[in-house]
Amino acid sequence: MLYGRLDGLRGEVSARLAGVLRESGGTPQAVLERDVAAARCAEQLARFDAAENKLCFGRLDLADGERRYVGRLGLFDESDDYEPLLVDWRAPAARPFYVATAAAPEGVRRRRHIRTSGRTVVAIDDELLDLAAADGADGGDGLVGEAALLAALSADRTGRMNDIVETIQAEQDRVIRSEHQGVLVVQGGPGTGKTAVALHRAAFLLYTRRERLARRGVLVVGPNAGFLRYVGQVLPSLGETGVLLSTIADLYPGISARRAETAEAAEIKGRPVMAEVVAAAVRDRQRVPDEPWVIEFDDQVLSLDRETCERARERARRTGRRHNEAREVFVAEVVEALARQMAELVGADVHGGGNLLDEEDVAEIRRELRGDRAVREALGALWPVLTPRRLVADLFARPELLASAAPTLTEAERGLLLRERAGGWSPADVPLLDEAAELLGADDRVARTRAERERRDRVAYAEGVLEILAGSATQDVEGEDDPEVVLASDLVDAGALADRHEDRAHATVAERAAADRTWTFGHVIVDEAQELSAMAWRMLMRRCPSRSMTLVGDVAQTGDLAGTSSWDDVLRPYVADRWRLERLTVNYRTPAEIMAVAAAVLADLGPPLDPPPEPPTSVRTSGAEPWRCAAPRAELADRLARMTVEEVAAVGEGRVAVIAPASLVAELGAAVLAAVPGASVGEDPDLERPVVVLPVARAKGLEFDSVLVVEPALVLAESPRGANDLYVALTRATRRLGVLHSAAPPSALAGLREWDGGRRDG
Ligand SMILES: Nc1ncnc2c1ncn2[C@@H]1O[C@H](COP(=O)(O)OP(=O)(O)OP(=O)(O)O)[C@@H](O)[C@H]1O
Repeated sequence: MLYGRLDGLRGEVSARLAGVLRESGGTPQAVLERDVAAARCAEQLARFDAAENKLCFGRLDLADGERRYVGRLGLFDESDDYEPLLVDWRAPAARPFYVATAAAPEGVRRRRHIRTSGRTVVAIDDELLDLAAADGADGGDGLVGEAALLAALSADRTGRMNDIVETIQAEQDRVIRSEHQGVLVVQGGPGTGKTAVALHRAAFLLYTRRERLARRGVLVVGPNAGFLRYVGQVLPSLGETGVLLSTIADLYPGISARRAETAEAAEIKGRPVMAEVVAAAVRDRQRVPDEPWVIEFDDQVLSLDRETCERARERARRTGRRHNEAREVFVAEVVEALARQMAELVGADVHGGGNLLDEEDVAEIRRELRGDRAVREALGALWPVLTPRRLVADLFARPELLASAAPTLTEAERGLLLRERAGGWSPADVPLLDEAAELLGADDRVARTRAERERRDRVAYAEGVLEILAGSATQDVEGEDDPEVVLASDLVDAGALADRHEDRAHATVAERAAADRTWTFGHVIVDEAQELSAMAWRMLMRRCPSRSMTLVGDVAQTGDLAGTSSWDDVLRPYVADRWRLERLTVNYRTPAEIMAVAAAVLADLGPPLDPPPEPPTSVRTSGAEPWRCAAPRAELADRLARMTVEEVAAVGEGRVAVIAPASLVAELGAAVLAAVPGASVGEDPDLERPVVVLPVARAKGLEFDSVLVVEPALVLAESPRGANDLYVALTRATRRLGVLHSAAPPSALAGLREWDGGRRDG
């Protein structure tokens, strides 16, 4: 019945879309309306398509006899006063499905999980809450829909993350539906569903605050492009497409930040002091000459002295405007001083005293001075027009500029930052460019010229369109004058039509937001939020002045040197203590056997954290004890290749990952590729392949059926945050974990059982 209703709606909207597209449009206004209507229909159809799979997954039988179906969208019975047939999982009426327990049944007698394959029901799992209550049971381990949950958790991994709407757990539901308007921090150990919760919260907010969020958009920030691809399907599968997924490195329009740099340099660039460094770098470009600057102008010799320039600089700075905008004041002051000098020289009345030039003559001199090459050269040297790119590139390419702007960094630290101008931008440069853009203000001269040219092109195009419209309409009516059509070009001139084309060129909010550095979002979600540097936070906070944010992360997993070990440190500068902390405590990914090992590593090696880490409790065991294998260094790669083949056999359709110290990835990858030709190796591997070999820093946020961690001692040694990296690596597995090493592993791993040569279990 529900699928029948869905098909009915699909048919209606498809017919409407076809009708809309058949309309020729007529006036440009009508064309615009047609496009908007078509986009709305297409969006609705996409939502219906997303709901096709597992349309209905739950049923609530309430104590008062009501029966409520829960699913991916809301469906209503038009013939029966719009009675709900299916309740959207985000609607308040669906909430008991996720939170009712025997102890607090919320009016629910029975909760049914319905599993479907295509349009066929293949299984149902019932929980009788009133019976459990009558038995005095308290809901056992607190899991909701345990059978459906365990089925989801023990399924083979596919290399893409799935949505969890069918089995959201109560503590996750609290976060997803939180009414908190400000900054919500979700701290949780590995596998507690932080990523899943963050994405479902985005879908929830778009449902409940659609009006506002549709206009300003939602931004989801993730740690790297591979991770964003991994999670990229989740929101579309929930019927939501208007969300911008981005890394920090991609948040500055027009910059592709792929330049490699050392972790130490990136850490320095992420420090809060860099805001002052960039500000000082801007001020340093506002110069005054030590010796008077001599300018030959119109057969006269003018001189620009230090005092004049200082006065002009002071005036310009006092306006409080940004560098490029305040420049006009500086220019006007300097030109005025030069014009007065010139007037003195050429207009002095040697006989009667006074000056022979009138105001108009002086104005003419001013105009000429502004156009004079030597004057422009002087102004360009004293107060140059600066783009963010030029400012930052100069700062890191010229030791004297860096020394002056960053006196609080040590000589050695500055040394780490210096580099060739060519070579592009690194991810850690992006927040600095953003900072610079804020301080410089737009030098929009180039952009303006380009925009003007593009607009002229569009106007020309629009004039063509209007001509064609008028022409074809005239033909339609066989040469008769049709007042409607002739009016078309009166109603909307080519310029207005061109502007509308521009609107349509950036169709969605997400696209418009992505192209605009100054865009502010309605809500910002940050995943792996512990990795962001102080400068990255500054940049992000500018994108979200309302501070409506959800930050999910784990301070025990921080791998980036510039990342944080304290949420309070991160947030205090922006919201003081007005942020709320929620915790997730249950690990859905990692079985208890593996989590015990990872927790021991964290306890032995972990740095002090705020809040102190509490390794999450696993919901299940896998029956496969993690193991380790010692091999001589020379045999490490061969041994790994053999083990990988074993693991591939053990996980069947699932996924295997080899997680290694960055310095070993190439060598180990080659050996694995020789044994498993379909493997994918490197910084950004194809996660849908059966086997991937990747460096430990890229494993963040991902998961695999089986994980082989290689040379843990080297993982620890390669980074000051090595202990966190190892903790992350050990918690990526949903079923099996092996550790391979030539050097002695940390003591928490030394007690693992020995590899038994490939005997399979679990
Ligand atoms: N309620 C749930 N129902 C089904 N699966 C779930 C549920 N919660 C989490 N999972 C699954 O558990 C796994 C871990 O979730 P997720 O990646 O969101 O955790 P995380 O907290 O972000 O982990 P990490 O910090 O280690 O990256 C995913 O496969 C996710 O789909």
